[in-house]
Amino acid sequence: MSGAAAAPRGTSARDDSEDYPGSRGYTTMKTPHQNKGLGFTMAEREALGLKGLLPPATLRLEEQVELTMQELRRKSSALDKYVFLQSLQDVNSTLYYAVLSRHTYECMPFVYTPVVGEACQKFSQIYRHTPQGLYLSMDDRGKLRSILDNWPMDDIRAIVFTDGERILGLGDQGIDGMGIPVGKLALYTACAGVHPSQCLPVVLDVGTNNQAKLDDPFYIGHKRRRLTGPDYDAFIGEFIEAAVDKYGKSVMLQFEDFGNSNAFRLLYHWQEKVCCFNDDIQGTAAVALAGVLGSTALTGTAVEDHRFLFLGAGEAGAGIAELIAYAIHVETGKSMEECRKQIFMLDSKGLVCESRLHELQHHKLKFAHDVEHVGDLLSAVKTLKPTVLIGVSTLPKSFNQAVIEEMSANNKRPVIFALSNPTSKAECTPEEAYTWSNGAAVFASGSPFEPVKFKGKTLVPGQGNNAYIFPGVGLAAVACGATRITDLDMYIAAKALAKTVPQDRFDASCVYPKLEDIREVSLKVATAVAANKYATGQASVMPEPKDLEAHIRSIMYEPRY
Ligand SMILES: NC(=O)C1=CN([C@@H]2O[C@H](COP(=O)(O)OP(=O)(O)OC[C@H]3O[C@@H](n4cnc5c(N)ncnc54)[C@H](OP(=O)(O)O)[C@@H]3O)[C@@H](O)[C@H]2O)C=CC1
Ligand SMILES: CC(=O)C(=O)O
Ligand SMILES: [Mg+2]
Repeated sequence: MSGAAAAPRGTSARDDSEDYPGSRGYTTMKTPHQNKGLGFTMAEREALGLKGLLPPATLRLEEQVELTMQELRRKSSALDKYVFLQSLQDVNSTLYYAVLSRHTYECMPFVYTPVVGEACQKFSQIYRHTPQGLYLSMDDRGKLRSILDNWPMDDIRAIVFTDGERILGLGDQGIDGMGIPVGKLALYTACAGVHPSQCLPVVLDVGTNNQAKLDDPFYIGHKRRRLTGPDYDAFIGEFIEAAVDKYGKSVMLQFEDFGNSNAFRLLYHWQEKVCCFNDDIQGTAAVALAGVLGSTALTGTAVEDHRFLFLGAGEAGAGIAELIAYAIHVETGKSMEECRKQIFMLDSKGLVCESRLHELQHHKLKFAHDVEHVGDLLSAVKTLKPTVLIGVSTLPKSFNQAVIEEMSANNKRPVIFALSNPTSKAECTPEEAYTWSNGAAVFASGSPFEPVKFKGKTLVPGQGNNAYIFPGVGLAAVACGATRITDLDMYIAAKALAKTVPQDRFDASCVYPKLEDIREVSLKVATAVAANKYATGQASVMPEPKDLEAHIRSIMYEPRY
């Protein structure tokens, strides 16, 4: 593996041998970061005491990648492919990341959405008896700091953590939500080159209100209802403080898939104190804004001239809406309050509006305008005449033919983003959006869909997923030792992402770059965000590199032997 010897935080590539000094023989082969399987050269086999532990053949990493892909393709079910890839990560992590980064488009659905959703639903059944991250239980209150010492790596710089309450659009999965931090951090490495040994997935087991899990004899988490109130906040606080104490003030903490009754409060409390962000609120906001900015190339309409309607007013909806309002504010100089007036939302009770102020959750209040209440999406599209329709509702098929036809009647190129995950929750498919808009829709989805042939043209649905944002933001944080992640960073990340879309993607009606280019895209996002961290005095790695992009590129992990 490439890399320099021990280096100051964030300044240089790493050497894996730092993590397992002196390992030899059987232990080397049982250590995922060191195992190369048939990739060990004869000289290494002699030197490391591996003779006899391997058959005589040797394979280059590229050959192993090819064989792995062949085996992956032979697996018949999506969940089998997920388990196969996770098992590979457990035995040879270099090969795992080589496979993921060389075949991102093909492999990502089996590591991330949609299949990670099914994997979380069945996590207790497919649990593989190897540590993939930390399981921190409410029973461990008071001891979390010492439990962090049980993780074998000390130089952790990125933590993704969940309490499992809102896993994709699949609801409360309790401890089984662990699949999400594991999958997200795999993308930190595969999509942005954050070193795998610097990433730590964490699930906070605060119980579950999912009755099926509570009744399941094989559920691997605590069988009790969720911790709430001050005890819950104290537990989350103890974890965050323990992480900062052990790993330092620039360890980056990503909140993931918390329920919205906790997510906003925790974010507002912690974002002023530590280096953290909530991916569902902020990362999603950035990817959606990037899509809207990109769509201008197809619609000719600038962000400030759009009228937005959201189906879903939760974390994702409120986060996207607020960042779009900020973008309009920057473009026009209008007050945020003015900018929010062109953004409307529906929740499960219909249009968010002034007449409902008494019952609305805090995060919806700013978007409760003085308009008449309507109860359903089609009526809202008819009366409000949006130019952009964004689905973050978990309500499958809600963008039905009548809704999309109405959008198309009002707009030459309606922008339609069906962002709910996993695939089963998508508000519509690209095929439906293209068919019902006669090929005019500028479409993106949260989970991946194949390109669609429509009237002789190949239309490519972009994957409007925060996976275009969080790996780059994480890389920036690691590279510059960020002490805070702010909404401005997300705006900057969105602008940087929007600039990476090549013309051939626009020609296919797509507003996101190719997943195959994600490492370069993440590098651009990371460079823009890190530059902002230096500009705002929120970087701790000094001095600031003269050529920031070249520096960040130089620290990106490349899976190789
Ligand atoms: N593409 C991406 O990158 C991302 C996608 N997502 C996806 O977005 C979806 C929502 O996530 P998130 O915002 O965090 O979840 P939340 O639970 O915070 O919000 C869900 C929202 O949908 C509304 N809703 C639920 N049912 C209906 C209905 N029948 N009609 C109208 N609105 C409804 C809820 O209404 P109410 O407020 O009344 O309960 C709520 O406002 C999930 O599927 C998630 O996977 C999330 C993050 C990133
Ligand atoms: C993508 C993501 O973060 C979600 O669906 O929750
Ligand atoms: Mg999420």
